[in-house]
Amino acid sequence: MTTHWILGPGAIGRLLAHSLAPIAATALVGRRSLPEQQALTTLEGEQRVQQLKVLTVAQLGSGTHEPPAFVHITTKAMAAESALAGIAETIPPTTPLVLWQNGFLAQPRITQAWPGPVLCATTTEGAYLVGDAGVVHAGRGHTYVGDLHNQHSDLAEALAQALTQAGLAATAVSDIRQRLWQKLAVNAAINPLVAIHGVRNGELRGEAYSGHVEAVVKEVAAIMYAEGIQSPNGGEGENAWLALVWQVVKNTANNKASMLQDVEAKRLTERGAILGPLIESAQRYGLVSKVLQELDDELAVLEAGC
Ligand SMILES: NC(=O)C1=CN([C@@H]2O[C@H](COP(=O)(O)OP(=O)(O)OC[C@H]3O[C@@H](n4cnc5c(N)ncnc54)[C@H](OP(=O)(O)O)[C@@H]3O)[C@@H](O)[C@H]2O)C=CC1
Ligand SMILES: CC(C)(CO)C(=O)C(=O)O
Repeated sequence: MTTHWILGPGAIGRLLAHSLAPIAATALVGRRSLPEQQALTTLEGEQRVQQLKVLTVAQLGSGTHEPPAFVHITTKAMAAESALAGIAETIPPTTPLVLWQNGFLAQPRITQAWPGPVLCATTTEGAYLVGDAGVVHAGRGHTYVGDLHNQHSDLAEALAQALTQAGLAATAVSDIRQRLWQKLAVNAAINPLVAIHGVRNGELRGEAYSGHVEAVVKEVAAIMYAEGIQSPNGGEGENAWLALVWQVVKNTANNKASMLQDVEAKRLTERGAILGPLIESAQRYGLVSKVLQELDDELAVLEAGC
């Protein structure tokens, strides 16, 4: 039976564990112990309680385990490399990894460093935690899976099939880098502003913020062009990016974006994975990133108060 280890028992990790457990051997691996009895609130509002196999990183190190077919890393972006380092000695170096992070920080680094296959997943599923024993599946989405160098299409296909069978619709793709950067562009236009101003996504449409959104998108669109990332929905340039951002703002108007949730909970944000690659790319291509840099500086100040 295919064995999935899920490293990082947070919102996405628990959603994955609940979904995969009925069809595959699944273990949820964290740095602290959690109850084995875990509840999922489904999209329909039903509560489903399951006994999940829950292990700590320390327990993995002290026991003998059948090597997993996949290790999913479901930590926040800035924790992915250290989380992997914590279990690297306990798995064969050929083990396929699946990176679920937003942004583009962990993906290139781990792809370069890990000897085995590294798949990246980008998902629009939505989930949030309720204490140590609960997760709410808050929004149905779609997951795309692929590897940065297009060398593991069979593995991506097998994973997409398993996820789909588990109830999380997924497709294997050959352009995962494009998709990761496109999502990053949208996250860069929305997340820092709502996190800094403490507003829900829909409020960005107001006079107080819409000009700032446009200024961010102007810089982001130029960076996307330099990076060779296709404009969304068959459109061209800045206007296409702006249209996509406003569409997502509209669709998620009532959302508290993940970065705002992190700021409110006094956690570090994923700014390094979202703004970081954009600012770095702008520097590499000699492009302006003044607005992005200012947002990054403001978030750094907020984080310093954590
Ligand atoms: N939630 C969502 O709807 C979506 C999330 N994403 C992306 O998925 C990723 C995960 O997000 P999300 O699930 O919301 O995050 P959470 O903060 O809910 O979960 C992160 C988990 O990682 C664990 N963790 C941190 N460090 C380690 C470590 N060294 N070893 C093992 N576990 C560790 C944390 O454990 P601890 O409790 O000990 O801190 C926590 O359980 C992010 O990149 C996010 O942007 C993408 C789309 C949607
Ligand atoms: C698209 C958006 C901004 C929706 O809230 C998101 O992905 C997030 O909150 O991180």
